[in-house]
Amino acid sequence: MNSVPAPAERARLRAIRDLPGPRGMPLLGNALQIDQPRLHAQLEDWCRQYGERFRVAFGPRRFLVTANADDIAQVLKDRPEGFSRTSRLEAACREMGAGGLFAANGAQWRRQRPLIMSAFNPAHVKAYFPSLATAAGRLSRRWERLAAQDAPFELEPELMRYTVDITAGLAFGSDINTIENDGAIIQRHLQDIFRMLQKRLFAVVPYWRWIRFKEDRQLERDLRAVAEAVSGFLRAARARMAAEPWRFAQPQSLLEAMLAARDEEAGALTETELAGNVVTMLLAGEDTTAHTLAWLILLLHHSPRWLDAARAEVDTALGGHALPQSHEQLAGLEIVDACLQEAMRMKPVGPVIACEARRDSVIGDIAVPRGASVMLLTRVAPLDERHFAHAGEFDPGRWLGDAANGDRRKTSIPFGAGPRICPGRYLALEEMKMFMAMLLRGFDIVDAGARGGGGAVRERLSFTLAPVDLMVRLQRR
Ligand code: HEM
Repeated sequence: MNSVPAPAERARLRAIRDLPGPRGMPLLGNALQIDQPRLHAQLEDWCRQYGERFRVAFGPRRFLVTANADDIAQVLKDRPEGFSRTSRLEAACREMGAGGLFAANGAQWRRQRPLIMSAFNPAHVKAYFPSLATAAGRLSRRWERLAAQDAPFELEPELMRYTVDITAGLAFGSDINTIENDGAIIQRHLQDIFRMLQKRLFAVVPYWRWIRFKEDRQLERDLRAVAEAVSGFLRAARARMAAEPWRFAQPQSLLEAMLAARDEEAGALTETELAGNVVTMLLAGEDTTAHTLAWLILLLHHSPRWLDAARAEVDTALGGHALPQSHEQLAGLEIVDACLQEAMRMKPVGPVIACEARRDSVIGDIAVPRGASVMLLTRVAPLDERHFAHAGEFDPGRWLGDAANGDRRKTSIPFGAGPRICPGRYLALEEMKMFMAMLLRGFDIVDAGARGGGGAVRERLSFTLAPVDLMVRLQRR
């Protein structure tokens, strides 16, 4: 039993402060050794230096860091009773108007989860297929123009147009069309919000509650812009449902499903919960999918064998069409799916998951008192030869046929695990496969790499793991 240790067991346990770890400064701990955008890489470096369980401190907050796959599974599974998201995350998200499912803890999380899950039910996700195809078609036309210029372009902002349009379209039934409309800049606000969220999570003290710097004031403007967009989504969805009450039984978007969701025990989502979850979905659905696609394009560009295999699969499945014609056709793209799994093994967008103990527990031989913070490094085991042979190689073959089963899916957990596993995972996979089918069918990737050429594409953690300045050049096939 790993939680609530008996007194005899407690006596033989190590305390977090007794673990090895980097030497810190008085009061500040290791805060000055961390460059925020490289937080994950620094923790992974320390893991190599101090072993898979070590300690770090940010100011007065001391963390147990573990990269051990069993520890990670234990913590993620023991939620919400044993572990929760950190109180800092919960407060920071709430202050930013994103107090939805991702940030909620305890009774609030338990209340919201079934209501939100009903919005992600597979029948709804399947019904969103036409919206995916519309967004992919628009992006294809936009990229035809970019390809015709025969010059490299920055990949991420392009991908985010697609993911924001889909989240807004699918999730909220609002066609904001950032793909065809250069003026729509909600994704820029979201970017800044993400950067500030990460900064606040690891700040030594919550300074913004007393002093607001220029970037904090900018954040307030960003939040206001997003809040306006969100109340627009809510107003429009309410009006549609009032005019067409059948939508309560057959919601056409995640937001309609959230408005319709009712549970005997939980009742319905409150106004604040609804708004918080709309922002949560925008944040959770945008960067994650865009970054994963960006990493995959880069990895495929350096792996011609798998690029050809994925393209051949798409050509055969689509026949004479430019885009997949049905949900079933997307579901049949097994090689594309394996490529995505492999990209997420090597570049999981959430390489660090932070949790807080809600009661005394034990992780390995370490006593974890109630209130202690634990950071889970989710990319170390997937890149370890003991779990994946030739772990540094991009080899989607590991996810095909029988090879795909067994412990692999327990070790590579890009969507998290346990009761709080990502509810958007099927939607994300559907969206990513649609995009890859469009890209592989319509374009050749002439080049993909860091801006200015030369050198590997660097990683940046801005709440999620992004490639820095990734440029691509495409050619129409
Ligand atoms: C490639 C795409 C995505 C990846 C890799 C991803 C990954 C994750 C991860 C690692 C978590 C934390 C899980 C845990 O604590 O065990 C999470 C939670 C969550 N994700 Fe995703 N996600 C993706 C797309 C999406 C999309 C498209 C949506 C919705 C539109 C979404 C909504 C959420 C929500 C609401 C949570 C919080 C769940 C909870 O705490 O109960 N995600 N995601």
